[in-house]
Amino acid sequence: MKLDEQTFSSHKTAMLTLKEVTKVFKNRARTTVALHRVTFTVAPGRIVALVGESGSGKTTLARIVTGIEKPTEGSVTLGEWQVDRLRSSQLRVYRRYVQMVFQDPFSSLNPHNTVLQTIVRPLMNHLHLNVKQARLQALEIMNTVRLTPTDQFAHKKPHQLSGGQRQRLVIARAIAPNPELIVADEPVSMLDVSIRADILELIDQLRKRTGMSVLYITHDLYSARAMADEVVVLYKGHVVERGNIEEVISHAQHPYTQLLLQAIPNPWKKRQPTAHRVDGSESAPHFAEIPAKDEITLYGRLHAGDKGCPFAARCELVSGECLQAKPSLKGTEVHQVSCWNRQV
Ligand SMILES: Nc1ncnc2c1ncn2[C@@H]1O[C@H](COP(=O)(O)OP(=O)(O)OP(=O)(O)O)[C@@H](O)[C@H]1O
Repeated sequence: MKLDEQTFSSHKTAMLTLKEVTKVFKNRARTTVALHRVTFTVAPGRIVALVGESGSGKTTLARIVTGIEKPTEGSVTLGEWQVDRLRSSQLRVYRRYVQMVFQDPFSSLNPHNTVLQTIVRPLMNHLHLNVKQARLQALEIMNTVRLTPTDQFAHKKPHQLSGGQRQRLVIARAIAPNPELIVADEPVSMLDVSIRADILELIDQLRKRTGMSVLYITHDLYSARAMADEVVVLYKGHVVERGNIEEVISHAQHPYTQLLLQAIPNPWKKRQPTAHRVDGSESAPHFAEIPAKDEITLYGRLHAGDKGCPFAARCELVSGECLQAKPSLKGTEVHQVSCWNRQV
């Protein structure tokens, strides 16, 4: 058996489950509900994209999944791990099973460590390999992430690598301890457009090869489509739409999901989606006249945390019900939406 197979052959079984996760930040000035009863799962070997604009709660959720932050209410489990109850002594062990890939590869790497040292360290710390074993394994992992020829890259430091190579190194470090789950927080947004697809493809290949699951955090629904199986759309900490990625993008129902689809030009593969309007037609929605977030508050009173729909202040479909109560997530197994005026 090759070393590479030894590293990655273990069968992954851990399901990530978030149940009714709420996170409230309180300080003197104000109280922010960053996440509101968020529920979803990431099955082993699957890629779930968490999509939303800035401030929607994506990073808070990533911090909760990785155990850095505790939810105010609700539970998070990864297989046997009750993540929301981890003590700091358990966190170190848990980190072997959940690894992060950050937006900025440069700041997440130690500038003094070489490529080889960066990958060797988690192999020694988490898998308890000796130096010789770890170096051999690290070279295999460099091949896997295509930091090749390995003898040319092994002794380089982060500043001697391109942005794409640095992100490959971060990915190499993340997969080294053979994790169950990778949380990739905007892993390509700081990279040159020309290499973004390569990095996403690499993550996709690795999950197929290793069986790990991926929580892919992005503001870009189209990049989510390029590799995710499922999508969870967050708006101000609320899940507004969720389901199979093709289904959600092709038949986006929530006005916010449609806004996200319209806001970003599609540099990714596959055809442009159509949006279904209330009357069943398939014309693209027109959100050009809708004010940006927080520019208006409907009747001067509606904002996240109030009793109505969190999106009502920006929504062209807003009706009386939307101001009275939050809609719950309803639909089928493959597609659910939270809207008083739209159904799946
Ligand atoms: N430590 C904190 N204290 C107070 N408020 C916080 C804290 N962390 C996050 N928030 C608030 O919680 C909300 C969600 O923030 P979060 O960073 O999770 O969103 P995001 O979707 O990741 O945004 P971005 O893409 O800009 O990082 C925001 O309103 C933010 O101001």
